[in-house]
Amino acid sequence: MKKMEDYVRTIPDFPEPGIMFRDVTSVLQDPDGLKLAIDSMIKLLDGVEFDVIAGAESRGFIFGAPIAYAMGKSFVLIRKKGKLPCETVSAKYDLEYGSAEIEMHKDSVKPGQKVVLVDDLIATGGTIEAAAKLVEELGGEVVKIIFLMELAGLKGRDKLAKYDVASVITYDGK
Ligand SMILES: O=P(O)(O)OC[C@H]1O[C@H](OP(=O)(O)OP(=O)(O)O)[C@H](O)[C@@H]1O
Ligand SMILES: Nc1ncnc2[nH]cnc12
Repeated sequence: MKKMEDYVRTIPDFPEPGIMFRDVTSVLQDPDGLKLAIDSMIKLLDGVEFDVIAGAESRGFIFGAPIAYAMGKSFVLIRKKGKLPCETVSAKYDLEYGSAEIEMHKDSVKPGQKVVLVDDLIATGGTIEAAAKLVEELGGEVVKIIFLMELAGLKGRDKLAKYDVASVITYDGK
């Protein structure tokens, strides 16, 4: 039987020299890969009590929404700047290649709600740290952060020391 890491294709030097790009399309293109990814991420939430899943655009949407559906929870969007139509809160951050700004609708998380953050991958941790700050600005509590893949060599977890973080696959390097 194939393991989760067998479904991930690695492309060296994309989108810039020196980056090892961990491509999630090869997981999604295979029905068994997709199922294993979603089921494995759901297992990371065993015993976690929460109200809402929040996913980071765009790859966090792919995994976050089916997990929310399967677990009977709601799903809220953390989008790149300028995409959400109603009132938003926003945060700027740096990532492995470049910088960006993300937003959430002000009404997407209610004060006191327990939130699980979902993304496909943690590299520097900039995206998910910014996402956690937005959830907290709205009064939510980040009870768990889950990823399909973690690039441990980039030390993203150092930014998330105060959170409960888990990933399905860990790459030692970047
Ligand atoms: O830990 P970090 O250094 O912040 O990097 C990880 C983030 O980078 C990728 O998204 P990207 O911003 O490339 O957008 P995409 O999902 O739309 O491809 C990935 O899906 C994570 O969200
Ligand atoms: N090395 C990497 N592979 C895939 N997605 C990424 N997002 C940030 N760094 C990445």
